[in-house]
Amino acid sequence: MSSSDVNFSLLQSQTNVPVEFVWPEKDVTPSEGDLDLPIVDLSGFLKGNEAETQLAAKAVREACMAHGTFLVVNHGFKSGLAEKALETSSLFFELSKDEKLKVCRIPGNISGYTAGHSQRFSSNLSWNETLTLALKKSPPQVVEEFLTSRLGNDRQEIGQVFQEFCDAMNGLVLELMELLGIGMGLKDRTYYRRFFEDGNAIFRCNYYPPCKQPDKTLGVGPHNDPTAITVLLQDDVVGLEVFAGGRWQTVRPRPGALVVNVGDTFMALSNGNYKSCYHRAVVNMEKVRRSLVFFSCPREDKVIEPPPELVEGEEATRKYPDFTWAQLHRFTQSGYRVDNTTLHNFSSWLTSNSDKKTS
Ligand SMILES: C=C1C[C@]23C[C@H]1CC[C@H]2[C@]1(C)CCC[C@@](C)(C(=O)O)[C@H]1[C@@H]3C(=O)O
Ligand SMILES: O=C(O)CCC(=O)C(=O)O
Ligand SMILES: [Fe+2]
Repeated sequence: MSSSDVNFSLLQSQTNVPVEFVWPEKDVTPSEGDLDLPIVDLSGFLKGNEAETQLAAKAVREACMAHGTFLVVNHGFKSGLAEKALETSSLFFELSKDEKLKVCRIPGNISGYTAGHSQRFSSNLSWNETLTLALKKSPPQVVEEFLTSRLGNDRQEIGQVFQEFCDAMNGLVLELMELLGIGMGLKDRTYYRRFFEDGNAIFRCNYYPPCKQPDKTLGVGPHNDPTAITVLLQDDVVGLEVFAGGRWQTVRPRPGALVVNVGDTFMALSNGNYKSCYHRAVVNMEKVRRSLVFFSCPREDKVIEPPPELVEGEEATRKYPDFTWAQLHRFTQSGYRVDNTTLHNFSSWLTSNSDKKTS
């Protein structure tokens, strides 16, 4: 099935969803309450107040060592930008199918529009439409250029708003990298910030239509993001869930807050000290849900290895082999579907193929 075959305008009114969208029982066990997350106020840290920086870093450390998720507020985004970006995502996904297909993801590429991931998978399809954009350091306006070149100048506001949103996210990621380094107690608190100064990113808009059988389907299946850290803006509809304390728990939407997740690549960079967040997105019968997700990635050829101080002392050992983001990303895009054992399976695959050129 291609993205043009999946039409959620029809699917969302079907009492019995197609079997391709039905997930195994184990993946759809209901959430058991709300996850109590630290709400990290970044204002003091961003102003250079050391006492508030240490408070923020301590809260980040505790959350990342437990389940890899925390909320940030007073993150410095221009007033109204987050709301405008969510509205713009609705503007895009409510375009006609023909217009959205002008941006359709070409197999083998990252950027583009998809529906249900039907062009990649034949079962456990996602109950969502997505718009994904690969951000490289150049050209600097890559988001706006990609969208406007395909949608036309009369839709240029879509590219402009998402470009501004991604630029703000890029800046926030570097601040968060410094805070993560402080939380880790690194001698050089800028280690991670400097590691990602020349990094890239993937921006994804998720649009989750209502579903008549939300107990059988999933907006996004259970997974750890393979990337470094993820900053996620969700709208006011409940849907994001994190597996913590041995059960699925709801990350309740909070106005003004962004969700920050540790991903596999950062777990490796922390030598396993910070946990990659195991999460999923559920859907509901009544409302569309939207999320805008910014995945930070290192420059593709940089070797992912933790700071030496995290691998010292007789107990300390490397938890994961050296690898590059290019290798891990290719692994997730060529047959292996991201889940919560991606890094483990990738490490085994890399080690057993170490004699072959895998870069
Ligand atoms: C490198 C990536 C692969 C995915 C997009 C980015 C970071 C998150 C990954 C993903 C969202 C995790 C869940 C499964 C997935 C297939 C999806 O539902 O989109 C993943 C993305 C992908 O493989 O395109
Ligand atoms: O929509 C959400 O809340 C989660 C989406 C997600 O995990 C992803 O896109 O990787
Ligand atoms: Fe995710």
